Amino acid sequence: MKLLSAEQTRAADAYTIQGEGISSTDLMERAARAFAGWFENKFQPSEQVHIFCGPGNNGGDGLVVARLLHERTYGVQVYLVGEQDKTSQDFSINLKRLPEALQPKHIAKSADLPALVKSSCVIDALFGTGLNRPVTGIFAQVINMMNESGATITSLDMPSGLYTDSQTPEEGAIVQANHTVSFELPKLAFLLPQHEQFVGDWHVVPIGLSQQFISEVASDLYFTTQQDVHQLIRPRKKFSHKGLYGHALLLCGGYGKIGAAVLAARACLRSGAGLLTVQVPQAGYTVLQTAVPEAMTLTDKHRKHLSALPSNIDTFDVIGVGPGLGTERVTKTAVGQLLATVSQPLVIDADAINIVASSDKLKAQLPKGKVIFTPHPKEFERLVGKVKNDYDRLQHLREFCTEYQCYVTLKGSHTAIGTPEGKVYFNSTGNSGLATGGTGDVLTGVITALVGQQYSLEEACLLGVYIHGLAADLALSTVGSIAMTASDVIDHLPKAFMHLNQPMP
Ligand SMILES: NC(=O)C1=CN([C@@H]2O[C@H](COP(=O)(O)OP(=O)(O)OC[C@H]3O[C@@H](n4cnc5c(N)ncnc54)[C@H](O)[C@@H]3O)[C@@H](O)[C@H]2O)[C@@H](O)CC1
Ligand SMILES: [K+]
Repeated sequence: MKLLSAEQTRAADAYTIQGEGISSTDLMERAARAFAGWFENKFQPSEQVHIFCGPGNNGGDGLVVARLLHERTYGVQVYLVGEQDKTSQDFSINLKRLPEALQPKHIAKSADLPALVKSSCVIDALFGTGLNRPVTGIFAQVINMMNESGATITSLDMPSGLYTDSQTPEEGAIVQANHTVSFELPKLAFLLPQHEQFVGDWHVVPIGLSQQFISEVASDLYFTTQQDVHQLIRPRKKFSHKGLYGHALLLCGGYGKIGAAVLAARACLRSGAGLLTVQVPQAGYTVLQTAVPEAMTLTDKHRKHLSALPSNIDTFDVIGVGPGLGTERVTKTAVGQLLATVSQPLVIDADAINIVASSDKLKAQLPKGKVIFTPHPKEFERLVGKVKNDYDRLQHLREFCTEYQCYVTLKGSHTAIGTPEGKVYFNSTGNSGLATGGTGDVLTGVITALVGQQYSLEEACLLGVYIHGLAADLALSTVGSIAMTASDVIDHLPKAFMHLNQPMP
């Protein structure tokens, strides 16, 4: 699914209005109806609802929602914030349509601020995608009052004050919503960790924007849905043998971190690898053979660390490297050799990322179009330098991927996948249970297996990250997020693959 900028969303609105021959108030009615439908499922009519409306079409939506909720027997109080001489046309039309019983209150100065309490139910319709400067003055006072009240806030389309697709200046007030209900497509701002406190739980309701416009408009930002990955996954062939699904090599584990190799290996096998060889230091031999009997084990001549590549390295289809590796000098040399000599695709994680990050020479040796990095945000900063904020991080992600012609899965609550063409895909699965040691090793195993099965590197990233998150989501119902371990994620990979293999409803 594509993500649109605020400007593209406006264009989509206009295109839809023109294409369907409807008026902009008709589309506003549709949007408000979709919002009210969500709201009614969430909150009972016994709630008194406080709706704060700004001067533009977001406020106009708020007015329509007020009318609809009133019709459905909710107690509603409307507040019109700011001077009323600059309201949008659709706002004015819907103000006239407000039933007489709903006498709006005006808030133009601090003395007009109402007293909200913790149990209040608030709809924030101050600003949406039309916000074009930081929120100050009376609007900021209203926002601060809402935030401080502890009331349950549902933001309409956007948390007011938050920019849709660029960094919000620090001086602006921003609503801290419990829920944000947005139209048609998620907004980029929702997917960035720095906005969690503003956006709350977000939901998207369809309003019938032109699908033709959305499919034709140019955007290099995507949100990966189940439908997207469902189209990628390939069922196994009836007449298949293990040779068809790739022979993967994992170079993982160091003294005290052989478990990382075990996790990556188990995940790799649970993700369909035809054959798997794992090379570990001598200290890991018995562990690997016992914990993962399905994998072949090679031992390094070093007791504790990776120090050399296997002599038959050309026979493997894909190589995953990094989990638990350590950054000893011998290991750095081996990773350097790997980059300089191999022709297979590489999945580079953890300490192997740190090793690459520490040397411009190694970066320059990265084979083009053949590498997937799977960093967490700190490892990513080691690769690209310190970042200022989440937008800056995205910019670095794009630049790094295009400069080195590589793929990066930047792990986070909506893992962002960068491609050599500068596209970014945000993942839609996963939960806070993944914030525990070893889940990254699992992802390396999953992606390595998929590359071995001849998925393109882009497909392997999209599918791997999605499946990994889905396995964690399925694990929620059995172990919950607090107790979840990396092994639980592996144990739920089969269900996740089965889930994706079923026909879409
Ligand atoms: N365009 C359409 O046809 C549709 C628009 N929709 C709604 O319309 C919203 C966008 O409406 P608008 O483009 O009118 O924009 P907004 O309602 O988000 O805000 C624009 C208004 O606020 C003022 N403004 C912007 N930043 C300000 C600030 N910091 N302090 C004070 N005033 C500020 C602008 O001068 C303008 O008057 C969407 O978020 C959505 O809620 C929906 O009704 C769907 C259809
Ligand atoms: K809003």
